[in-house]
Amino acid sequence: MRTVFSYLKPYRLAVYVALFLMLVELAVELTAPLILARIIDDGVVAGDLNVVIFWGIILMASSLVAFLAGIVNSFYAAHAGQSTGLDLRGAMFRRIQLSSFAKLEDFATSSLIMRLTNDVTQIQNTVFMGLRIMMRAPLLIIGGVVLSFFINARLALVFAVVIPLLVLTITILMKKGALSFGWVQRRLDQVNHVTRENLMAMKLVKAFVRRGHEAKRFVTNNTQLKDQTVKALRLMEITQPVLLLLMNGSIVAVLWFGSFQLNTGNAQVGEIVAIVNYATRIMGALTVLSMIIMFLSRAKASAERIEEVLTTCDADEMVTDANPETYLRGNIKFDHVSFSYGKTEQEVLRKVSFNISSGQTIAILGATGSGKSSLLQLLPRLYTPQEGMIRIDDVDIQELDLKVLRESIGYVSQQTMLFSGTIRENISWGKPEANLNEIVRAADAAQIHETIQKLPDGYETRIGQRGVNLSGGQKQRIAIARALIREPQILLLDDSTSALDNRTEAAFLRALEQYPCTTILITQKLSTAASTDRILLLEHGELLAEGSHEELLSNSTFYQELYSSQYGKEA
Ligand SMILES: Nc1ncnc2c1ncn2[C@@H]1O[C@H](COP(=O)(O)OP(=O)(O)OP(=O)(O)O)[C@@H](O)[C@H]1O
Repeated sequence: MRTVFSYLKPYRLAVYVALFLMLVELAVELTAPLILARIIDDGVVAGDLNVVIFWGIILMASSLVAFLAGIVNSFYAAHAGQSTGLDLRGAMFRRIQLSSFAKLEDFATSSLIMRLTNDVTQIQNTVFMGLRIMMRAPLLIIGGVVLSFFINARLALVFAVVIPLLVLTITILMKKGALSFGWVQRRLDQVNHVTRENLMAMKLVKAFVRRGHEAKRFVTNNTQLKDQTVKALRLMEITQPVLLLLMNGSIVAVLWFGSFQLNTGNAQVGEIVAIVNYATRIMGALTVLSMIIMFLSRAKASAERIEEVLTTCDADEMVTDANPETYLRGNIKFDHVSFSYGKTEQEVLRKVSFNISSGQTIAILGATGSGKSSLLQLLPRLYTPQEGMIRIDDVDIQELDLKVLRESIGYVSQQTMLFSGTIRENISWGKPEANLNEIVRAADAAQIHETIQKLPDGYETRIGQRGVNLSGGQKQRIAIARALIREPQILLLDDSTSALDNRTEAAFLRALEQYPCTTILITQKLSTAASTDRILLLEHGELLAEGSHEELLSNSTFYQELYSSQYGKEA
């Protein structure tokens, strides 16, 4: 909880003001029974109307002050709560953005979304409640007990028995509650996860007629969420009756002992009324406290989940102050590079070594799962190899400024990802300051300019969520244009031409010649690979062979088999 609540620090002033106003409210609440005792004993019983009027006015005035303090307290409490939430969400978002993939993969996307939204809301509410009523309840209980002793110590002894019992009950419930609500949040993650998957795979679910199966999966998770929430709430629901029972018992005890004390002259009517009044207020505070326990239990579970993100995600991608004009030339050298996704995972790349000179175009060929995408992702340092070294322009990429490294790279991932917005915005996402000419040039090279022009709104056509209103090939080409507009020194194409027909692909590869960059393209098509300077053959994470199309055709049986599988034996 400590890390999360340290985010309250910048709002210290609002916190102090809110706490001060809360204390004002508390003071009025605590002194009211004292005033009441005075009105009864010195005014009503003694028959002095002046005392009744004087203390009556004081009671009214202090109530008004408490009322105003309450309103202003709400403003400050809301400000502190909402601002802490804003900062927490911001901090988590930045952490997630800066974190390495290796760490980020510890969390499901849906869980991260829940932590950024739902969990932060729990903290926001807790801060608000804390400043508004949470602190008031225990202080009211303590103050009520102390003042009761001050009024009549013998009668107040009843509280000395009841209060420790209450504290014990509350502590036990709070511990169990935090555990239970932690599970509620996890179940909520699960429901979110299934919903997200279903929404994303809606077409697939319909086409495979798997609606029933998916509905069942959803219902199972949804029911688990309900059951867990009911279980957690049930724990909380028994709190209130237990607390009420204890407090009502203590009121009866005060009245019972009070009647004896009254007869022996050791207590006055006003004192008994005041202590019963305190008992009632303490009971009210306890009801609030039971609600607070629920909030705190939830907040504790949420704070732990938020802290997990803030501490697990390593902010390894620090923005440095290297000269933004520093660009790389694009000579790439892999030197005995081995890589696996985790300590326990199998090696995906094994002692891979090769050189690429600046300006060359290289194709990587290999069966699915042979490690092609993994190899590509090592270059922009999306992952770090465990062994060996990758050099660009003879510098270990681990020592290169990350911003410089990534700004020199144009990366087109295997799964095309477009953002909601217009086509123009999507292309210029690669270079925000690009003008329309640059956008058109990139789109033209990516063989998508003509298609865009035929659209009614041209470059201003809005792309639906994840590009739903575009074909697979169109999306791929926009993604390519987005990478080309950066005029990168290194262009990485991860099977990015798979949805293009041969003619368009050939035109694209020709257009690429205008860009003097080192290009590494992953492809399944031999025709594409054959048009590059050199081909790397990857199998089970090892570099099997490398050379030009002709060289491999005469030297590599693996390549010959690939060739005959694509062009027929007789070829
Ligand atoms: N994020 C990941 N975490 C753990 N293992 C992974 C991850 N991504 C890929 N792998 C594993 O690494 C191996 C190589 O995957 P990679 O995506 O690099 O292959 P690929 O040659 O690009 O395959 P494809 O042609 O099908 O895209 C596979 O066995 C895969 O299961």
